[in-house]
Amino acid sequence: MSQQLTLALSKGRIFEETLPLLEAAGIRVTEDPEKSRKLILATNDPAVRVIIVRASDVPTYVQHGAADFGVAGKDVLHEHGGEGLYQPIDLNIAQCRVSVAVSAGFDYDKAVRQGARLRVATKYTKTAREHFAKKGVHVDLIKLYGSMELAPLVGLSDAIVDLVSTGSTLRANNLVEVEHIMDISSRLIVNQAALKLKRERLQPILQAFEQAARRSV
Ligand SMILES: Nc1ncnc2c1ncn2[C@@H]1O[C@H](COP(=O)(O)OP(=O)(O)OP(=O)(O)O)[C@@H](O)[C@H]1O
Ligand SMILES: O=P(O)(O)OC[C@H]1O[C@H](OP(=O)(O)OP(=O)(O)O)[C@H](O)[C@@H]1O
Repeated sequence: MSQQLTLALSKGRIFEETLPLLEAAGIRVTEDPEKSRKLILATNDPAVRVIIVRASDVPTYVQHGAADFGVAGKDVLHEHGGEGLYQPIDLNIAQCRVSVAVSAGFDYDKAVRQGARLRVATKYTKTAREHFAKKGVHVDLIKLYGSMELAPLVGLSDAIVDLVSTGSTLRANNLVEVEHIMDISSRLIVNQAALKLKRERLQPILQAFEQAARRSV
């Protein structure tokens, strides 16, 4: 295995919030993914490159060794299952929560008490299935890939399972949070083979990330 390191990141908040951690490891990304169409970005270290992938694809690239390490939210990791991944560090970035939300006029508690079958729209089908199974609530899950907040407004679902941070997206769409499922932040994930075979190159970067993440708590 070559000692070249490939880091998988998604554009937007994860890329932005990982930059200071990379900086702490002496790594500077020399191109801006918001300005360039390139998917492989160089850094000031010729032995480290960054690949830009969808947030939900980061674990897949790392699991298969197409990236040696990456940064992914616990929401995404829980859905993926974490197979083949070593998850050494909680980076405490991109903090939010996974919650159940409904239209302001919908009596969620009553529907649950009456044993109603709920239609739930979400991209987090595994998380949602586990949550409602634990509560003993029957649900029909409707898989979506984005804009979950729209579903109850147009009658596609009774509830959604989605990320909430400030709550402003819910408020803007007249939805209310009725259950908190799990707290979310992003973790550093490492390919298990790379951890053994590229330990010498990876270890100092992991250490710098860990220290920087601890300082920012
Ligand atoms: N509003 C938010 N506040 C804080 N963290 C968030 C927020 N929304 C998402 N996150 C976290 O950041 C991660 C990446 O979110 P982002 O919005 O960049 O991608 P996405 O559009 O959800 O993913 P995909 O492109 O795979 O559909 C999420 O998996 C979650 O862990
Ligand atoms: O509680 P809030 O602060 O409104 O954040 C929650 C929203 O953030 C995420 O979406 P997305 O990444 O598209 O939104 P953002 O980048 O505008 O936060 C998520 O899917 C919610 O829709």
